[in-house]
Amino acid sequence: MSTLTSTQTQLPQLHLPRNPGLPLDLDRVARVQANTSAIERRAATLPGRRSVKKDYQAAWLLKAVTCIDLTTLSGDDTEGRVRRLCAKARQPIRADIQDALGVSGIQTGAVCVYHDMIETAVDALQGSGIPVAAVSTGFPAGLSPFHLRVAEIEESVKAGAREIDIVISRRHVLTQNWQALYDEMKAFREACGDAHVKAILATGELGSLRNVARASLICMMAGADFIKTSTGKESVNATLPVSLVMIRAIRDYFDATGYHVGYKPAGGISKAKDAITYLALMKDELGNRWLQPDLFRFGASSLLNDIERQLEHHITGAYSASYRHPMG
Ligand SMILES: O=C[C@H](O)COP(=O)(O)O
Repeated sequence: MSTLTSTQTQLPQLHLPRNPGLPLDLDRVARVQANTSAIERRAATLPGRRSVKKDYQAAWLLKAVTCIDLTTLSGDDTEGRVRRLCAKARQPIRADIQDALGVSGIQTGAVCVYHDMIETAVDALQGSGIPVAAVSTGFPAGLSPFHLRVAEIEESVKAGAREIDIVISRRHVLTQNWQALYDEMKAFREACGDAHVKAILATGELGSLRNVARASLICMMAGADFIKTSTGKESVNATLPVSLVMIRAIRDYFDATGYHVGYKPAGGISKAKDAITYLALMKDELGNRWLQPDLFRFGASSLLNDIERQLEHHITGAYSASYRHPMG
């Protein structure tokens, strides 16, 4: 087990230069296509492709934990709930389970909250090194006045968020107004300063996989550090076909520029086996470097619960009731 965990969960995380973006190239955008039926056929084969068992499965699940943006985005969030979530982010897997697996110091990738909860989360995570991510720009619809969306980013950075999850204007994609999408994303990136920016495409509202591919490229050209599928509030959130399209857009961008852009599937990912499918997809399409939390995150509010149950089952042979794992 210790060999597995050292290779699977603790690969060296070398500092990568940020994606600076590129000038908008509309010809290149127009050349981007997506073969929907081929993508859907390939995505349908993904869940069964890798069957990892026993120690290997536990190692993949620990890796998944380190890549979770542990999230609470509810209208009834309280400081108490955010503090409990942060305690869970510091120690996502019970100490006795970590001991039995021969690992220590496992933490989640980040904690993701609304603006008003940033200061509480920063305080609760002090000393842990875990960054606070804030959803921004009028999340989830992104339809508030532009200057307020930019100001919201600036306020969140001032409050201590080190990562900003912005939402794009879906209408710019639906009307093929690529210049407007590029300008908006570039302004958001500038407002973030040193904080990393994740561009939420809200793929369930973009109409086609071709639009997803084109919006992914535009956001990367405008300097996105990550591209993210969904807010978790659309009726369709992260899916495997959409992930395939976005991951391949990241690969094409890397091949063309040498810059690494991260990927964050979000919304509705709540099962340990789905987490393994996503990790395997990243490994197959982008390689091991994209299995590190600086390039891959799950946006998830309840995935950790199932992973902890599966790890407990791995150790004890029995499943605990999910109410024993109330946060995450
Ligand atoms: O970005 C994170 C999502 O809002 C979380 O969605 P979820 O509650 O379906 O896991």
